[in-house]
Amino acid sequence: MNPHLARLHRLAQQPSRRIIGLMSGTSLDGLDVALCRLHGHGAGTRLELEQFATVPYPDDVRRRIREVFAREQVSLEYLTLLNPWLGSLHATMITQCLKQWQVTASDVDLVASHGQTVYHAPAHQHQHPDFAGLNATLQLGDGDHVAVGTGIITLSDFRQKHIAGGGEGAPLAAYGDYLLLSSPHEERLLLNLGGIANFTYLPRTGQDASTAFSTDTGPGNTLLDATVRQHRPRLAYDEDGRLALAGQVHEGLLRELLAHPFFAAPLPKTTGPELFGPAYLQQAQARSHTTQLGLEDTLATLTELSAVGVARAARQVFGAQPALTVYASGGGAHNPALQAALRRQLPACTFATTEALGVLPDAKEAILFALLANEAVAGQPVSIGAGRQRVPAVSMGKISFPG
Ligand SMILES: Nc1ncnc2c1ncn2[C@@H]1O[C@H](COP(=O)(O)OP(=O)(O)OP(=O)(O)O)[C@@H](O)[C@H]1O
Ligand SMILES: CC(=O)N[C@H]1[C@@H]2OC[C@@H](O2)[C@@H](O)[C@@H]1O[C@H](C)C(=O)O
Repeated sequence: MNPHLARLHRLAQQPSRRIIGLMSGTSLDGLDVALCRLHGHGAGTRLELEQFATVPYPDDVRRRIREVFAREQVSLEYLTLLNPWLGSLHATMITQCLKQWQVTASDVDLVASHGQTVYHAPAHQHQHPDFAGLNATLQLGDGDHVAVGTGIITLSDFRQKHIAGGGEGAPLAAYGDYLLLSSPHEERLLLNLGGIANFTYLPRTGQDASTAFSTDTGPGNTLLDATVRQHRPRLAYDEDGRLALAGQVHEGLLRELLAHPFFAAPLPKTTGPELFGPAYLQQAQARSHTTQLGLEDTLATLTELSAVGVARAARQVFGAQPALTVYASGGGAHNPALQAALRRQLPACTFATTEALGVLPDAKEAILFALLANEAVAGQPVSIGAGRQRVPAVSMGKISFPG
């Protein structure tokens, strides 16, 4: 038997596994690396976060990813080169983290690598006549390169199975949230405020699990970051929402932004910067005659847009006045302007971060992939929503051996 297969077989039978979860999201701020100890699997999973770091992407890495990121047309040669290059880069970043944490690679059982989403094309968003109705998504950072570069068995490319099973390839958060954060005492809304905002609805454990699901709600930080970069090229984002807090929401621009059919579409749904990019903003500005609106007012309006997107989706699930505890995570949880807008839009909700549930908000997405890898190796196809349409019951992740 291939010794790696024998190792996997042993790993699957162990009471616990040490797994590195990786995520590099749409904000392109860096690679999130979460070293986790996972005990058990399925509903009995217990997770300890041993170490966490975000390894920042140098400007040159960001520049290379942006050559293809969310673009309809790119150089095929460039794309081909970027795939193994990113896999090797991620392997180097993991190795650096392990060195810093004084952990040897042989003491880690698995790497769970999300890769870098460069294009997300759910059927409702792409207009390609040759592929009507087809959901597709593309993550770069080849898993074989991660495995060989680290010496650790790697699972990668998690989203394809979700699509093959009838989903849109995202959000996958519901699976991890369900395994880790369901409570017998309260229904929960877990709100991730990354480049794109999404939430997971979790009914109380013991209630009908088939109502659990996650959905994107629209832009989180992506339009805010792009607008800040355009006006202040030296800034990566609006730190602590200071610029947005100094501005006023422009109702006309907000109305035009919200006129996009995405906001009225049924849940669950997914999206990305392919839709919520500069062209979307420019068109809404032209229609509302706000091309000259100042930076602060534009950011205040875009912040409100992110909050309204969340609130509209929440109302689709819970009715006119949702009254729940919302547990936020992701970079937007650090943005006071966005937090204030969410409180305005969802006045009956109580807001906390996932820290209150023992999950570091910045690490939550990287942890998700460690959970999915744990299920793929030691568990069952994760079944929430009883295989409901767009929430398929599948094992996710492709396995790469290091040799
Ligand atoms: N102190 C802060 N003030 C305002 N915004 C912040 C702050 N800290 C982080 N952010 C925002 O969070 C973003 C990074 O968020 P995060 O790391 O969750 O994104 P991501 O994982 O790339 O996104 P996605 O979940 O869409 O893949 C930054 O680009 C910025 O917009
Ligand atoms: C295609 C893709 O990479 N989508 C990401 C992105 O970032 C946030 C939101 O859009 C979410 O749908 C998803 O990531 C998280 C980890 C998810 O799948 O749950």
